[in-house]
Amino acid sequence: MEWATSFFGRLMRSDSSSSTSSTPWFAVDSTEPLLAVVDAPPELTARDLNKATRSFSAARLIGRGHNATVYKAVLPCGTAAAAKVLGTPPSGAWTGSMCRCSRYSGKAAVSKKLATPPPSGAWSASDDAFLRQQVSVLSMLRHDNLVRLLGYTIAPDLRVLLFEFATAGTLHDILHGPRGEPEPCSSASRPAVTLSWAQRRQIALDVARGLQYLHEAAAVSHWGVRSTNVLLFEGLRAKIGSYDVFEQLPRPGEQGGDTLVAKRTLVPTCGYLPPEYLMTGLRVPRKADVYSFGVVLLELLTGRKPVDMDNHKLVTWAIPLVRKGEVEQWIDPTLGTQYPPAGALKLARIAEQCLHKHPRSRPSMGEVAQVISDFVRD
Ligand SMILES: Nc1ncnc2c1ncn2[C@@H]1O[C@H](COP(=O)(O)OP(=O)(O)OP(=O)(O)O)[C@@H](O)[C@H]1O
Repeated sequence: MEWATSFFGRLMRSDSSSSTSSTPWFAVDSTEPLLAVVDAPPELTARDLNKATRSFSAARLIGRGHNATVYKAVLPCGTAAAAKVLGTPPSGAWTGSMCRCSRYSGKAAVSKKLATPPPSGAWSASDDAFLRQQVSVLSMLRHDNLVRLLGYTIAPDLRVLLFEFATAGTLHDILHGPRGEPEPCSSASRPAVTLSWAQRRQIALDVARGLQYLHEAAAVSHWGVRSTNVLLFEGLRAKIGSYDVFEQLPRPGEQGGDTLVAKRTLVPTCGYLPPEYLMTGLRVPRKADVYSFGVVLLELLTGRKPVDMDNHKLVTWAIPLVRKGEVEQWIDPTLGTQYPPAGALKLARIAEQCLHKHPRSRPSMGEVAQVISDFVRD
């Protein structure tokens, strides 16, 4: 617990020292405190969780990520949640194909079953102790634009994190249609909803603020910023999911510096990886997030996937057009004429800066959030 306490101390210190703005950004638009001194989220028994997910039935399967399988859960209080299970899913629950709850109604939560098996495939007592520390850190991360941890289960054969349930799905699904196989480089499919200009701008701001909080208050990077990790709630307000602090934190006994350096290997996410990583393997964690955010911003503006079915990269296609300034050549055609060309160009220029080939030349997420926030208020 000493380790978690020192991490918490780092969080508390970082709020004032790392912000790039003279205005305390965290106090401006969030209804949440910077870091909540919170009641620990409840630990559910495996029995509770089986009940909440109908024994991880195929009908409750929401999707599968690189490290986890996610099921819809309904907590005893009636709240819907997403249960995230890392590692091997419960026996028989995963059939190998993507299933989705077609309609989520009522109060539900999402539970992520995080089994995080070490390379050996088995969980040791110290792995579980580490997971408990991670849960205590996650419970301290509170922001309007981060998906909140609602509970967890750590049982001998079941390790699950329960998160708020995103009632409107993911940004990827709304922009590009539900994911099929293969993922994430699948061919185009029809979007279910057309986002308005105002909604796109607000989503961009929400994601920027969530990342700013992670970088500046929590001193961690996300490492997996992409439209599948932008979760949408009531009113299409966005929160960032899959913020895996886990492998960025020092294990007990390890040296933890002031700046946490991600240890995990970047998963191959087509179209979102920065050039310095692709070309030399260089990792500049927060600036990699800024780059990935730039790609998400281009998705919002163009309605296109980061990599299309012919393997063309969105960045390579869009940036030269943005530089020419001819908005109608790259703006999402589903917007029709319902957007302000000057505003669209301004957002695209922010994306261009985020996508700068030199990591140091990319802005911080604090700067990005500030610019978009000023722009939303205009
Ligand atoms: N809180 C949530 N509410 C609703 N659905 C969710 C939630 N979290 C995840 N999902 C769904 O489950 C799927 C898998 O999520 P998960 O976070 O495990 O992986 P991912 O984001 O797709 O990829 P990665 O593991 O690389 O981050 C998501 O694509 C999304 O459809």
